[in-house]
Amino acid sequence: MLALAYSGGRDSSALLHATVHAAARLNADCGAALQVLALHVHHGLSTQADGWERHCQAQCQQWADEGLPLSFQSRRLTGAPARGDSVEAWARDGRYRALSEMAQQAGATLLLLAQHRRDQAETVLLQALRGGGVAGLAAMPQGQERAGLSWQRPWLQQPREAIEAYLAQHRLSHIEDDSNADTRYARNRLRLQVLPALQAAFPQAEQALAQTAQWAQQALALQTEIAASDAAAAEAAGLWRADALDLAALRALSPARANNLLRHWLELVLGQPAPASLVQRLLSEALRRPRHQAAARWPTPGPMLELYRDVLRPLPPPPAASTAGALVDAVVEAVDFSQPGDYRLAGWPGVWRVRLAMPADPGLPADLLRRAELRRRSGGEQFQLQARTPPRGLKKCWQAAAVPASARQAPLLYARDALVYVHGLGLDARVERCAGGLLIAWVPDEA
Ligand SMILES: Nc1ncnc2c1ncn2[C@@H]1O[C@H](COP(=O)(O)OP(=O)(O)OP(=O)(O)O)[C@@H](O)[C@H]1O
Repeated sequence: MLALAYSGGRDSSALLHATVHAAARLNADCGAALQVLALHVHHGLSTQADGWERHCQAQCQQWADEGLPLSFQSRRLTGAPARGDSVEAWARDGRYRALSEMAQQAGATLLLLAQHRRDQAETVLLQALRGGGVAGLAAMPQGQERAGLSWQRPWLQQPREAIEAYLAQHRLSHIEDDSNADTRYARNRLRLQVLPALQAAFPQAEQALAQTAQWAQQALALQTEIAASDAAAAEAAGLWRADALDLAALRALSPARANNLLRHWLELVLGQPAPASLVQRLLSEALRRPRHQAAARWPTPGPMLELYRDVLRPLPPPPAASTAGALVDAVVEAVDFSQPGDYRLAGWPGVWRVRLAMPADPGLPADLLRRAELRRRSGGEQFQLQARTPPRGLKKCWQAAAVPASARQAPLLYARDALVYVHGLGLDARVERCAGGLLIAWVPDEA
């Protein structure tokens, strides 16, 4: 059984036609019994999605009736992207999960996807425009093993024109997704507004960008090999464990290798690639921190990291928070303060008070507080007390405002990686505000 991801669009329609005919030829010529299973995912996002699903099913039925070895299955995604999340990323994750489950349930070990060279060129450019690193520029692999399933993109080196010609030659029908014209999506903007100009000025652009992806894939493989070998050496020296990294392992390496090894360890700890800002902070703050200094902590998308005596460790999640009628994330340091209320979080001796400002008064945008973070002071923070004064070290600001030492233990509130609020000082002058937004304050428990 061979599975194929079939959206009903031009590329997967062409690939399905080519695959099912190749399977029929193999069955006839070699006595094989190869079956193709077309898998469709209904994202539930477009009003047209029911029609697309019906089109895919009808097309497969027609080809099966003609005697081709083909069957069809579809699945509807449930839920919806959370507010503020990327619709594209939500749809992609759900689609890959659904495809993987359907293929495995059917006993398929091979799953074909129909991306081609222009898709690859777009991905490279999008990654470059986001400032992506080698892993981003490596774009889509031709093939990849995931959870017992081989995902393959047989047409990744094919130009789109070849697929157009195939469709025309076989007079294949396909659906048009109207969202492909929606330039709110970055990929569509690139495809509709940028690539035509780029191709006109540099006719080899698509090929060259796809070639860049291949170079980046090689560089990525090298990075991974070097990280594995450096990790093995560090482990042999007692400096590396899955739950502890002695920074001596990094100090022994060149800056580029130290960066590579740290990212490797963080990916194991976080279960996902580490944000570049975290890697940079750790390299500039943790590596420079004298061994005898008190412990320091860094928030991450996963567990909090703590550095103590030159050893970096992920901290276990804090115990479940006691709440005062407010929503609390299990990871205490990542919080949603976008709704008015009182928030008491485990491990912090006080309450966060969030209130609505009067309609004409300035407050913080709810969006800003939706993904706030609480951090302990780690040193080196800058704070701006007033507009038109330069930011200064937090300690200097506390001294200037005569904030007592006891008040300096309060958590620091961050959003979008910037310091927003400090107990005793209030809001940083640079923070965005809007009329009728939210007011926030830390109210410490009485001693
Ligand atoms: N709804 C879907 N159901 C099943 N597979 C899909 C779906 N959407 C995309 N795919 C698979 O992922 C590949 C890349 O997705 P992309 O969004 O670029 O495709 P598309 O423009 O919707 O359709 P096509 O690539 O067929 O023209 C598709 O070629 C197809 O193999």
